[in-house]
Amino acid sequence: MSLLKVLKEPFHYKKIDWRNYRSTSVKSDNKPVHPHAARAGKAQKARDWKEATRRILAYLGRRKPVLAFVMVLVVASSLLTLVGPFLIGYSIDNYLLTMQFDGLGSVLLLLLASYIALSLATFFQNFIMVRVAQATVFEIRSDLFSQIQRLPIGFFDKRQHGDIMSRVTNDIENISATLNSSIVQILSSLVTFVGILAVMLYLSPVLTGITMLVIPLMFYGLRWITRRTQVFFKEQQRTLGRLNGYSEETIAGQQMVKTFSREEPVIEGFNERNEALREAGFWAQTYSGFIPKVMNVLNNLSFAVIAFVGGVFAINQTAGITVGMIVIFVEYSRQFTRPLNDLANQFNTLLSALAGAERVFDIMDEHPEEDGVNALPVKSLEGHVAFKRVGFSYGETPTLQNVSFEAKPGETVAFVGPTGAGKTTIINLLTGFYPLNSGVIEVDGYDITILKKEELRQQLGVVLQDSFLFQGTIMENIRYGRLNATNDEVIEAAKLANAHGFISYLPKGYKTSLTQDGGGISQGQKQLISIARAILADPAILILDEATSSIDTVTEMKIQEALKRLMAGRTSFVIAHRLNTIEAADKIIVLQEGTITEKGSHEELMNERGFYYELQTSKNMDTIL
Ligand SMILES: Nc1ncnc2c1ncn2[C@@H]1O[C@H](COP(=O)(O)OP(=O)(O)OP(=O)(O)O)[C@@H](O)[C@H]1O
Repeated sequence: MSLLKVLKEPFHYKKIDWRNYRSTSVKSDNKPVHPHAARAGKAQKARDWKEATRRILAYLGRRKPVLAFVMVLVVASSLLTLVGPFLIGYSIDNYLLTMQFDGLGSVLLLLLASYIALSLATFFQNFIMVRVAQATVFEIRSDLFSQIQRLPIGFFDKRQHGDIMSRVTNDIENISATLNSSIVQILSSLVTFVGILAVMLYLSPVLTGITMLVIPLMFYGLRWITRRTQVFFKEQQRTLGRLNGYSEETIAGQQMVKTFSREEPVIEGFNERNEALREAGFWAQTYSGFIPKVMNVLNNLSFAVIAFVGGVFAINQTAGITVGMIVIFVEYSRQFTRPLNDLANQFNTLLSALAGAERVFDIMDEHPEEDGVNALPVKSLEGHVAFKRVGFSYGETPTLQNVSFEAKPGETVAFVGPTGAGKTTIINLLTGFYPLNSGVIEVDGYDITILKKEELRQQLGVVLQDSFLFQGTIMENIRYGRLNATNDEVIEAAKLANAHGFISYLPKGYKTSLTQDGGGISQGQKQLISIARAILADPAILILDEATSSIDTVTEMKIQEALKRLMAGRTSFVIAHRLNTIEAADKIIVLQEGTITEKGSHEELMNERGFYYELQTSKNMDTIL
């Protein structure tokens, strides 16, 4: 790309219509919205940001005494910055110009003391504030993570995992950056500004008036800039979340990407999101980068005007203006605009933090999965399960309709049906992941909605065909079934699950580290580990999603044998794909398009000569199930 093109490239964004664009959060399709909607959006945003500020302050407020001390230090250091120029100007007028040096030593000592005190106050205020900020961010991060753990599965269905992660990391980091320095900076700027103004007015209202001339220019300049930056800071956080979501998904699904040779489209998709982030970042940084430049120009302008007008007054000895006073004013005028400059700079960091905070508090405001006030404890279960006229939908269209069946303690129920029929959904409902639209699910005669969810789930063992293994050793992964199990108990469970053999062959045995997706061991071995995990958990009710992937016959036999041991004496629900599992079940439930079309034992269903019979007699049954 030629240099000219590189230089020209970003400027096509100038076409953005700010009247529409600036006052709304940018929509996901990146199109500016209708002006009326924009006004509504602006009001909403202001409210959101006020609310986000209020909530961050509430967190900070938990450390009121320490914060109060920081405030004292901030006020002290801000006032101390006024002392230096004042003493220098005083020395010029009273000692240098009069050539009388008696007492100058004391003034210089005072000057030295004020600078030392200023350094100490600044050091401690920063040190303490960083501690407070880190403690506050620690609490926000913990609260957010705990909240995420309590949210219902439906929440995760709707969002990209990477975007959620971006909120836990990047957005919180932005809040952290602001708390570390911005709050102190903003306060210090305000105090310094007021202090300087007071001293300047006391010394010379005329020179103060001249210094103030630049304020309206600064105000309008800054307003123009910050209006533009705030949109892009928010957009930057949003596009970063999208990019993280995409990266997470494509890195986790690398095998799929490679299998289907989708590297190019994936790279294109990434570049598209990367480009959106670059665009938002470019404009946010460009506009915020204008701030120091504009302030600098205005600073120099006020400096020149003070020197010139003050000089003329001092030479003509009018309005009581002296050379020392001009020195004080020149220095103060620099310090006078510095707080405004700092405020403007911090304002951008603040906006970026508030954009992040809003996204963090959005999650905090989601309804967590909660037990009812009188939820019943679940200590042990017989394993009697009944679905009574259950109706359910994920969205608009019904997924399950009028589903009724019963599993007596110890029985095995096999679900059979075409893909998308609702087999997994039934199992998800049993775990209480989603609320029902109609009907009731009972366990041991109790409606599951009145049982303590966590305790109910502890009684449910789940072995999915794509078992999730965590980063950690095999020992830790099996122990996940029951955290207080001893090593011997873990090994015993592995033996029952037919997993001990292959684990012992691994060079590090039970201490073998697994990667997050269980990389390093085979699909069948992963299943054996998850069976061992379920055996250790010793649940009353089992949920099995039978593997469809082909596993070698020896491992397959081991899995079948381990499952038989695991299922013995427990109520088991199996999403069945293998003929012998289906035949061995006490009850077979045939699902089609969310309704039960047939129900009974293998013999009964074969005699019915319905869909099940057709499936069984069809040669390519595996493709239908
Ligand atoms: N989290 C979800 N959000 C929205 N719709 C979903 C969700 N999970 C499943 N569905 C839809 O619900 C219907 C039933 O899906 P379900 O996974 O229960 O079918 P299944 O019988 O288990 O299929 P398979 O044998 O392919 O696993 C499908 O149409 C599916 O697209």
